[in-house]
Amino acid sequence: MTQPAIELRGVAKSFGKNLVLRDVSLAVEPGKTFAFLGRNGEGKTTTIRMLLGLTKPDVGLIRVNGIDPMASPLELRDHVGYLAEDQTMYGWMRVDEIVRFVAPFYTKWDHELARKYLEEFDLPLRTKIKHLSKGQTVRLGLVLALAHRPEVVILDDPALGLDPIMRKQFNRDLITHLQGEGRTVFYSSHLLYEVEPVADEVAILDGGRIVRRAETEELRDDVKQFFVAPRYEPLVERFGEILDRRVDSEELAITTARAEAVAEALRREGVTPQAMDLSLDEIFEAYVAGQRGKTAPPPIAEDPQELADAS
Ligand SMILES: Nc1ncnc2c1ncn2[C@@H]1O[C@H](COP(=O)(O)OP(=O)(O)OP(=O)(O)O)[C@@H](O)[C@H]1O
Repeated sequence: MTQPAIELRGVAKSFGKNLVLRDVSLAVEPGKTFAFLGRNGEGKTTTIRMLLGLTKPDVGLIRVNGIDPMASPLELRDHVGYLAEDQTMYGWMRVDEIVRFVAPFYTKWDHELARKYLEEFDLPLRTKIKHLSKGQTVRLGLVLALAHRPEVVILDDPALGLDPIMRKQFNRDLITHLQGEGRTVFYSSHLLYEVEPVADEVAILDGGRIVRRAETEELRDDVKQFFVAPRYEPLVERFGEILDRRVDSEELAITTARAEAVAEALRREGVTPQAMDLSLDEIFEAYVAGQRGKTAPPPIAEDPQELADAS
C-alpha cells in the first residue's frame, strides 16, 4: 500500500475539561481532495493545527507525507501549503512585496509559478494588501500557499466570507490549479454543498469522532428519508442506521444511512418503500443534528392559520 499523504491514528485532544477530539483516525491517499466537515467548534482547526505541528495531540499518531509534524516542523513546511480561515497579512505591503517576503521561507519556492498564479488570478502587483477585496485576498493567500509546489495543501474554511459567486470561482481555481497537478488537498469546511463539487471523499466530524466517511455519490445513495406508518419503526430500527426521525402527520419520517437495507426490509413486509432523496446539506444535518434516540415532536407551525388547521 502506498504511504498516505495524511494520516491520523487514534488522535485525541482536550483543552482543560473541553474534550474536543476523542478518537480521530483517517488516512488520505495521495492526489485526493478530502473534505473535512464539521459544525463550528467541532475541532476542524484544532486538527489542522496538529497537521501543521502547531498543536500537540494528547495521544495518537499524526503523519503528513510520512513526516511527524511535531518532530520535523521545518521539513514539513516544504511539503505543505496552508491557507487559513482568516488569512492575515501585512496590510501595508504591496502584493509583489509580500510575495518577495514569503519566498525565502521556502527552499522550493518557484518564482515563475508565483508569477503565473498572480497573473492568472488577476492580482494587482502594486496594490497594498489592505486595499484588496476579500476575494483578491483569498487568491493571494492561495498564491502564497502554492508557489513552493507543496504535495499536500491544507485549506481551513478558505471560502468563508466570500459571496456565492466568489466561492464558485475559488473552487474552480482549486480544480484548475491543484487537482490537475495531482496534489493532495485537505479541505475543511462547515458546508457540505460547498466542497461537494471538488471533493473525492468527505469525512464528517461530530462529537470528537469521524461519524461518516464516504464518497459524495455513496452518501447520496446510502442516506435517504423514508415515510412509514409508526408500526414499522422497529423494523427500520433493526435494518437501518437511524440518523433522524420525525413525526409528520400520521407518518414517521425516518432518515437512515442504510437506505437499501431498509427498502429491502420494507419490501419483504409487503410495503412499497417511499424513499426521498436528500440534498447534501440535509444529509450533513442528519449526521450532526439528527434526532436519533427518540421520536421528535412535530414541528411547531409558525403560521397561526396552520396551527388552527392542525387543531
Ligand atoms: N488554544 C485553545 N485553548 C482552549 N480552547 C481551544 C483552543 N483552541 C480551540 N479551542 C476550543 O476547541 C474547540 C474546537 O475549536 P476549533 O477552532 O478547532 O473548531 P472548528 O471546527 O475549527 O470551528 P470553526 O468552524 O468555528 O472554525 C472549541 O470549543 C474551541 O473553543
